[in-house]
Amino acid sequence: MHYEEKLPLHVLSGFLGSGKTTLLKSWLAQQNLNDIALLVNEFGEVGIDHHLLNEVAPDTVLLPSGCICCQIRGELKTALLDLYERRARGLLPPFTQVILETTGLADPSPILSTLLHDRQLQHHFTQGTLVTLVDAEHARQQADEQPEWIAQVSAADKLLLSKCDRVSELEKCALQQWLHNINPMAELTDTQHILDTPHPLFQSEVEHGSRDQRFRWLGACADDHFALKPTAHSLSHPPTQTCVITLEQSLNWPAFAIWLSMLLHCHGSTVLRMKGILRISDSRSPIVIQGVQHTLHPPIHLQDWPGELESSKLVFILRGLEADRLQQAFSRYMQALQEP
Ligand SMILES: Nc1nc2c(ncn2[C@@H]2O[C@H](COP(=O)(O)OP(=O)(O)OP(=O)(O)O)[C@@H](O)[C@H]2O)c(=O)[nH]1
Repeated sequence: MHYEEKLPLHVLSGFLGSGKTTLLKSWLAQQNLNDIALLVNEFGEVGIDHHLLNEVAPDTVLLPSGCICCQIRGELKTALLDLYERRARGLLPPFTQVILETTGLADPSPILSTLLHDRQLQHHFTQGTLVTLVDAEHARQQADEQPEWIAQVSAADKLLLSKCDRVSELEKCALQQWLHNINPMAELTDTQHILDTPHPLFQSEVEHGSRDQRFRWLGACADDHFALKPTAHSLSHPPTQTCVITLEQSLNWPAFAIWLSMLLHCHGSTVLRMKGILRISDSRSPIVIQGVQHTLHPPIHLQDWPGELESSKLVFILRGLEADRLQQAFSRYMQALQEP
């Protein structure tokens, strides 16, 4: 590729915990990494995903914390121009495409409009594929409760169902039909299929006119399906809080797992997402834990502490539960553990 050619910017979207980082990690492991630059935007103040992705893509750029669709669009522009310049100066491999993993609360439409309407960006980048992951286990609930979900699904060029192993074949088929009704223009497949076949995840050329057609179609009939009408402008996010807990001491994993399971069992509808990297008793290496609403996923053992992190960190993204209340509940639990 000549340096004057525009680079496609692909966007990987999907609600909190839908499996974006998991898919990227497996998919990147199969790719020629010199070809790809990766930008990651996380919602909480502590980025954990980029540590996980660094194993497969060491040049991953972590954007500043904040929602990319409404707070840090300027930072996205700076990061993209910086990537382009470092590539041109030979400081980065001559990648030919950029992938942006958005936060699970981002509305992708304003991100694309940033790209399409900015003169400097227009000069170097072009619109790639917008892929949205849909968590098969939580899709219906998220569609009912989270306005970002419909914005992400309706803007997609490609919809990927994740976590199909957690629903029946019948449910999967019904979900596919339902998603097709919501966004009939999007190609529909599942994450396993992407990993099992040489099928490209992102295409450089989005089918001509497809996005315009889709927005027209959505304008006409989205109201029939949902109370929220997706628009090409930023939606207002319902109040969302992040609770970050940092701990120097090791945790007793079985006891902590019980507390966490109880928390998600009782408050899973308000704890949209939980991620953590923990120092646990009897182990030198940390574990990564992940929760999505009521579901606590199996912990992953890392070989070593990634990057500059050394102490345990837990990040909760909350909607309808005060961060202070959660912090207090955690302190009470820690106190109870220390009492004889
Ligand atoms: N059973 C199952 N679990 C999955 C699948 N995909 C992802 N997960 C799990 O779901 C949890 C969340 O996955 P992530 O890849 O971190 O999700 P994400 O979309 O990057 O999350 P955010 O960055 O918070 O929005 C992790 O514990 C994954 O192991 C899947 O296909 N099946």
